[in-house]
Amino acid sequence: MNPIRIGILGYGNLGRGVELAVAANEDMELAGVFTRRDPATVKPYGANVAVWNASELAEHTDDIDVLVLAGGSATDLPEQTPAAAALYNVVDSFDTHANIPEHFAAVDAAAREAGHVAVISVGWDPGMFSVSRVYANAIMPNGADYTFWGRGVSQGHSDAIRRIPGVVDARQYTVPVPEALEAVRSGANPELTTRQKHTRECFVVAEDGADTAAIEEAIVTMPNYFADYNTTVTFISQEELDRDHAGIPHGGSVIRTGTTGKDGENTHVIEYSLKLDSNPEFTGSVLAACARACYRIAQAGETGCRTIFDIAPALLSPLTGEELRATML
Ligand SMILES: NC(=O)C1=CN([C@@H]2O[C@H](COP(=O)(O)OP(=O)(O)OC[C@H]3O[C@@H](n4cnc5c(N)ncnc54)[C@H](OP(=O)(O)O)[C@@H]3O)[C@@H](O)[C@H]2O)C=CC1
Ligand SMILES: N[C@@H](C[C@H]1CC(C(=O)O)=NO1)C(=O)O
Repeated sequence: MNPIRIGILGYGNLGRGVELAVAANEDMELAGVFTRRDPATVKPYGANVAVWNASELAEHTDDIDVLVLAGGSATDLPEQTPAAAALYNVVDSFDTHANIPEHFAAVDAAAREAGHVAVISVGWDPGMFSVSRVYANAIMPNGADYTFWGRGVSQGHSDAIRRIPGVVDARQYTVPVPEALEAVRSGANPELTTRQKHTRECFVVAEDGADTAAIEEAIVTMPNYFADYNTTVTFISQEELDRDHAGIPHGGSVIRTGTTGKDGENTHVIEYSLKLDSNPEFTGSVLAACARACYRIAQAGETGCRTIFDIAPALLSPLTGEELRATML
């Protein structure tokens, strides 16, 4: 069978993770990378990978089966994914949670108009954590959900800070509040506000002479990202950031405690956890599996936008139905 030809739009942390994920899947190959920058300045891992300027996006539709968008959710994907869906089957990791319905509608309209398939907001949250919440709620209707992230680097929040005028680079750590985690794991089923569950620590490299007070204010008041959290901002040099914050580890857990029994006397705990050395490489791996599903849905003659909820597990897997059933033995 011919390999699924993958394109990548946007070559940052996630774009690099997608490249590695495609290389790890035998049924895929990387057709090329699009970037808004000068292609000569972008160096993929693969020495022979084609790099094109994003202005050429419409010129490679015969070379690519699925385009994976690896841009930032704060400002790139709301524009890029609908535009790309007019040209390609697409997959993205859009994670501005409050705006997912709006993003879905825009991408769905573009994909249907063009006869393409789009799969949006995949990764781990939104993505694997989202589907684990749906499974847990479907199974345990009487219960309470909790999600804890970190301590680790949120790519979405770090990207959002980097988009602020005057910011050169940034890392945002999400930190679970120990007391909240302890209360949940004790089975107390506490009522917790957003602010009571996590704090956010931002390490920012600012341009020389930048208004750091204005940058800090823009961060801590940023809707959908920081406004609902206790957030600290520390300005450091690029050297310090590169030395002390080089990695992008993360992780977290979705926990649902539910009850069954005539009087709810039996308690059950469902937990789905991730420990990630590399947030972008893990997320890139989810995007690659979803690109396989996207391709198969398109090959079946369907069109329009999907989320992780619409993707049957078998569509994500390279195994045949018979091989999958054999894993149940
Ligand atoms: N759903 C989920 O669970 C997850 C979602 N994500 C999403 O992934 C998004 C992307 O994250 P991440 O890859 O870390 O963001 P980056 O800042 O590394 O990359 C975003 C874009 O910025 C551009 N860029 C990258 N490096 C440079 C540079 N040195 N100079 C100029 N431009 C650059 C690239 O576009 P270009 O090549 O066109 O210049 C790239 O596509 C996040 O915003 C988040 O929303 C991430 C993790 C999990
Ligand atoms: N989308 C997140 C993935 C997880 C991590 C997270 C957070 O730390 O707030 N929320 O969701 C990311 O960009 O890393």
